Amino acid sequence: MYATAFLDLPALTTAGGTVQLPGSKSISNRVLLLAALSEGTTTIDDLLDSDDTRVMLAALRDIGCAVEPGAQPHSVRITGLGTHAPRSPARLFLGNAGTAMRPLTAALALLGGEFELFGVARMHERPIGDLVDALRQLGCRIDYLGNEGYPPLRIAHAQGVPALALQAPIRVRGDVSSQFLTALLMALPLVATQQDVHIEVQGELISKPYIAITLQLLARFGIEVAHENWQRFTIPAGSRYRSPGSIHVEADASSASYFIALGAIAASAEGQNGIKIMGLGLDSIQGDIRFVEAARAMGAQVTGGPNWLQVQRGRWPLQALELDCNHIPDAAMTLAVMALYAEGTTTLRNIASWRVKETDRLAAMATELRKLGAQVEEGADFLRITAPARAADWRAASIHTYDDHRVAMCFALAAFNPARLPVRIEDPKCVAKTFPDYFETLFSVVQTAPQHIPVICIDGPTASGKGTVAARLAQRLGYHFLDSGAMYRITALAALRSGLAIDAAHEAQIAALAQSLPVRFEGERILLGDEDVSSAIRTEEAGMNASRVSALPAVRQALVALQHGFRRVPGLVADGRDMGTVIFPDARLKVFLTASVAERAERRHKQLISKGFNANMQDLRADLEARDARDSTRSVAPLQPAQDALVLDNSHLTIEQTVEQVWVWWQERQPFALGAQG
Ligand SMILES: Nc1ncnc2c1ncn2[C@@H]1O[C@H](COP(=O)(O)OP(=O)(O)O)[C@@H](O)[C@H]1O
Ligand SMILES: Nc1ccn([C@H]2C[C@H](O)[C@@H](COP(=O)(O)OP(=O)(O)O)O2)c(=O)n1
Repeated sequence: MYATAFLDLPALTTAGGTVQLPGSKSISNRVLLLAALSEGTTTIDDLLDSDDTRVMLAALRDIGCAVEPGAQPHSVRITGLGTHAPRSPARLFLGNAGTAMRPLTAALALLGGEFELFGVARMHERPIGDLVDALRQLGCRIDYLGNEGYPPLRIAHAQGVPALALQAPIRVRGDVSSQFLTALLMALPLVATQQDVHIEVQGELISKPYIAITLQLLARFGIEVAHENWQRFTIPAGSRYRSPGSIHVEADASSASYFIALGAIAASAEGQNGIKIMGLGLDSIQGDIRFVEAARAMGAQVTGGPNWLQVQRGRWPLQALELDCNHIPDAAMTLAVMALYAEGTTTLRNIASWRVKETDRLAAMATELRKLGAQVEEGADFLRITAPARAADWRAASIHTYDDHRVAMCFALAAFNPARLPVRIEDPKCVAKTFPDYFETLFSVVQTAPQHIPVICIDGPTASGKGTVAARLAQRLGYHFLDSGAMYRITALAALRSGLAIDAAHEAQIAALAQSLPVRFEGERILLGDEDVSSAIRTEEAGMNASRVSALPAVRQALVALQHGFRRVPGLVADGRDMGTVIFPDARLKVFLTASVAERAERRHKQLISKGFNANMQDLRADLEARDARDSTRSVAPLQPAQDALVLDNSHLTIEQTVEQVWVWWQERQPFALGAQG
């Protein structure tokens, strides 16, 4: 997951490969609750691991269910309450998960006990009044602890559940959120023991496919609900939840929409047939699978089997669409971004429910699409989008994401813009709600020309702080990090271990060794073959040997391809001696970092002592000057600032001040409108 303040996506050109998607959020949280209400233990496979499922799991533990990890990585075992009462009193934090807040409110109200349900600030702005009204009709005592009609709320059944009015049909509004109906459908079987219980929907039911999922999953847990035209539902007398033993969660169809769109928008990478999506097929029970029809109408070529989909670009540019999106409210946001690549004007209708989701999605989408250069008309319940007329009309935008995972995910697709502009996604970690590794997954199947991938070079003499500053910048930007000095250090180590003296006589042999170094970088660890050499290469002696080996031209040449290989999406920060002069001459920012000899000797001394090495200031200073002299005077790629480098003497700066200066220089070079936070 990218926990950076923002993530800059470089312009992307092609895509191809296979993605495995995380489990569906809607199915995961429904199955968790149903398992918790059942008699017996349920093993749930391929459960989504995200913010919303985590709050649900924590709540289930709090009310007394046993939750254990299953045998597989994404599997969990839940032992349900069965006939036991939930543990109470309890205060349940439900984050911003509507799929936890609504059904838990209904189920706990009917189970008895005293509960407070609360969430993040946005959750307290998301309506729940219609559900509470329906439960109060039944006789439940539920109090609002903040604003009337919104969480947080208290279920005040410490003395047990009051007598319930189950004879008359329970009325609930269906035109604000289908989650209210889902909540009642999952809770009422708990009390439909002696008699049939009826629910009547008031107003047109939105998001019917989500109700269809609820009904299918109820059936898996032993409850057969009948309905008349989605307006009247009957839960039969004698209902009792029974665990199916084990159940598998399909991949999330809404998450799939980004990769279906990707296949439709991006030219296929060479040798690939577009994007293959594993974990769900055309026969999925999730309503958002019908996004496929909409994507096809815009031009996507989609085929599929029982557990996979394959998507390729078909018609190009895409074709504008006019669609009632009531059946695919979440995935329809992806259509809004596809409209940026379509000829004509796309109209998405019947999307008023967007206004009460994680944010007011209608307003958010309109604002952010306009930033990119699209013409957008925002209606009370529709959005009309016309793509930028020419490539030159696109704008480099910093996309605000409103703590809404779907805004972040769909706008990443704007990186395929024909103007080859980067796209900034603010607060990328908001994707954790449903798809924590979204950007990693996206990056695993997209490609672009190297010149689009930004590189920051930090060159300079030893102990100037290059490595420290480069690593911190890389972390702050979510970029890859290349410690090129490590390549020379490892080469020197490998040469000496092979019995090769580091001199011109062995240049060809050492170069051959360097070309096929079995080196791997795993986070902080550097592996040579199977051996962790992270410490062995950090001694002063290893530094001096590296300096010697780096003076051999054939060795330098042999390491070029390895270093170029680090230039990967989304970007790179590289530190060394010749990053800006030789390896990445087209880098957008080159910094030459330096400090006085006295200061650098002091830093190295402290660094070595703190690592438990012996160090003598006089010797260190002499070594440092010798190394500077060798690195600066060698025939190939000597240590010197690139012509276009910015020189930064940080003798009197702290690490933080140094990082800040480079950060400011980098932000000044970005095309995004001012005002983005870093
Ligand atoms: N601006 C600075 N002020 C003080 N100490 C610094 C500064 N920059 C780096 N250091 C410290 O100096 C030591 C050497 O830094 P390092 O990043 O290893 O340098 P290089 O990669 O240039 O050899 C580290 O212990 C680091 O914490
Ligand atoms: N891009 C690079 C990086 C390092 N080298 C050489 C020269 C240096 O003295 C050694 C060791 O580099 P390294 O950056 O690890 O050393 P310091 O951390 O600056 O002490 O490798 C190089 O020639 N070109």
